[in-house]
Amino acid sequence: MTHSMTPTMEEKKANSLSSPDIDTLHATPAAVTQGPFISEGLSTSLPISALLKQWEEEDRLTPLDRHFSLELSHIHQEFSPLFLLICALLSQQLSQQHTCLPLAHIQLNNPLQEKISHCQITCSRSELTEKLTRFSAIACLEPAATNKPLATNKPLAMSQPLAEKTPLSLIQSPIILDKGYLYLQRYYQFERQVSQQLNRLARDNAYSLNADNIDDIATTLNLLYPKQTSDVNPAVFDWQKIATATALTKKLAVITGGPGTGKTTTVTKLLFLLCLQHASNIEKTDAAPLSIKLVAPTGKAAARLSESIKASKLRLKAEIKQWSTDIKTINANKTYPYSAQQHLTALAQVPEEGATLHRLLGVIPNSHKFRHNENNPLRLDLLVVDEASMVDLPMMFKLLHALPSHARLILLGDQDQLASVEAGAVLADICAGLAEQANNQWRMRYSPAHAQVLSQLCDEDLSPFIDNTHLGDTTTQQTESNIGDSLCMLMHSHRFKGDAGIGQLANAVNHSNKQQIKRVWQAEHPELCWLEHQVHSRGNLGLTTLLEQSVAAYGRYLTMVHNQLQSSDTIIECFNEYRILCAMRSGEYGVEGINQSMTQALWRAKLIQPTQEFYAGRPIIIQSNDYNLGLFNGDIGLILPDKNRNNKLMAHFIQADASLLSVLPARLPQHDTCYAMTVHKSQGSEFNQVALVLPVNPSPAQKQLLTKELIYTGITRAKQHFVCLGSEKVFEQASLKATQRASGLARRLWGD
Ligand SMILES: Nc1ncnc2c1ncn2[C@@H]1O[C@H](COP(=O)(O)OP(=O)(O)OP(=O)(O)O)[C@@H](O)[C@H]1O
Repeated sequence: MTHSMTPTMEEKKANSLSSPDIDTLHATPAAVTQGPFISEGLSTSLPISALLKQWEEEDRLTPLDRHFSLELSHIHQEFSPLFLLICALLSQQLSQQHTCLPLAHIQLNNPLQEKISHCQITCSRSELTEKLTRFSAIACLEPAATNKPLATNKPLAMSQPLAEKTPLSLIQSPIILDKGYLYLQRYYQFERQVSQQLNRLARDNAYSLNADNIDDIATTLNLLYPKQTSDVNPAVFDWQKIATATALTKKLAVITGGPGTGKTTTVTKLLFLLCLQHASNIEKTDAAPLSIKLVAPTGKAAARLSESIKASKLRLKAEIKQWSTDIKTINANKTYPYSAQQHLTALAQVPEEGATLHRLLGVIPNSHKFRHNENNPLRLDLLVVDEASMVDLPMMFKLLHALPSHARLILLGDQDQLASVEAGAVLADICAGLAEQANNQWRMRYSPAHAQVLSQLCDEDLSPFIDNTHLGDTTTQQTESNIGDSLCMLMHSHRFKGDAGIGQLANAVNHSNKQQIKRVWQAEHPELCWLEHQVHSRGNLGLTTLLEQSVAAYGRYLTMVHNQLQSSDTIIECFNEYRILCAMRSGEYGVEGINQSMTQALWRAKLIQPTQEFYAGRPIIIQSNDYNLGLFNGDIGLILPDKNRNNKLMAHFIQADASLLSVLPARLPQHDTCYAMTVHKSQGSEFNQVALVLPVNPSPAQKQLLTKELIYTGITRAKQHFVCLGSEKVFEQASLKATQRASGLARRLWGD
């Protein structure tokens, strides 16, 4: 079995489209097609092949899950119904963006959670583990305590348990069982290697502190973070300062926090500090200038990162200009090595242009591989990745492998947002070892050495946060992992004033605090508006109000379209001030239904003329990547008359570098109308005003998707005003439901 049998979900989907139906491909043995079946720790009321088909028809499995199970069983000539069931369950986990299947999560009595179970696993979990290890297609990794030394370098016979430290190249089974977690080999590799790389980066120091430089750095940090402007209460720690010191000294820094907590401000100050330090090194050693790259998962997020860094640099420039008196005072006691001009030069060296992760790694058309990888590493010294919560496990693997060994990595993001669209929840897993305490405070877990460095640099006593209990992945490394040293949690939002409704509501939802959610809505904050679904025979009053509000909001950019006085950039900016976000794709209250209702409402208001597919003012969202055109899934543009082409209608997009791209509508890749978009697709974007639409009577499948992360992400897309069309019950139920993504990454980073 080669790696190609353990494709990523993208590859699996692509393959499934071209493959004929599995039933017609193979002659299937009786064990699979005959039943009822009672043996080998499994009892089924129908043959397993019939059950897989039934579960597919009931939408419990995807066609891909069933194909995968049957295909694997044929390739490995393993026709045990238990094997087929387990393969289908594992594939189902991946379809639902989990990276593995913890055996503890399998409901033995009713594995597919039917109303009446047609299938029961009749053995205990430990017996199940033992049975699984007997299948030739499943490699079992022994716990560390009973490791046997590897006798040979040859590929291993699969009946023999593998030692926990077995090199990945020797594991050839398509499925791996590791400490009760079942993986497809590809995902096992992703997870193990991502954890190894993160643990390595977290362990490595990026900067050697000595008696000469420690004082100067501490002084510059004091200038950057003067005591009087520290977080609200001067008695609490200035976590932005601590984050800057962490990112300066460690190769990995993970700076997380909600909107407006100062992630960009902090990283700008760090980059300034690094450029300042590096400039003095260049003078001494003739070293090359630092190569720093800023990236984000989507074009929109990359553009926002550029804007935020530019704004942050302007603010810092103003602050630096105020430092002259402070520097004179400092120099009265000792020699501070940097002049005001050196500060300004260093700030000017901080890069501003963001790019997408895809562009950085170098897309190869029609391939899932990138130009940059471990054999062709990126040429950079420091990489900042914004919106890291959107980065899935396979992408993080590719990114970490393309990073040169000397480079630093800074991940910025909000761990409470929706997890990535593809498998994994990497940012949440990295943060999983910290426990939140009262008042939004986090209990940091520093190694003694790092706590001492931070205390010295920040002039704070951080010894209360020393914690030696986390060990991380012991499979390949000799020393402890200190992932806790690399974590920086920013807790105080500077954007929403402490009492602002949007911030309070986001916070209450994030903490699933039912009473607080009620209190915030009852307080009638001017920046919050609740619209209750009021469904009558003649329609839904709540929806009517939302459409009226939306016609007024979108009317602003559509009037500009008609007047033809403003540039395309200005019109797109105006369009981006307001957005309707839907929890669901389909249905009357999903993206499809709301886009239809909006199109009709705008037509009735004579703001658009949708008589043909592409009409002036139609907003579109791209649904698939087109590397030749430079358009990517999630890019949003407007159909507008192009003055340079005799007012011909063209699709206009603002790209990550703020330039305008215009494309013939006929050449557009797959796309949809975008008056409304899903909350998922809105990640990485912010709008002055947001309207969130929840379904009236969600189906059980829809309820699964209605989570607190989805509501939190929807609320936090709004900067000034947030409207919610929904019912109290649905809002509350969703706010109480937290997403769980099965993954072994947190365990590998933090230990069991
Ligand atoms: N320590 C601070 N004191 C006062 N204001 C601050 C502080 N840190 C940041 N701000 C202000 O808060 C606002 C948001 O900061 P910033 O853009 O750095 O946050 P962010 O976490 O990157 O936000 P987002 O999640 O939207 O990207 C900015 O106006 C910034 O000037």
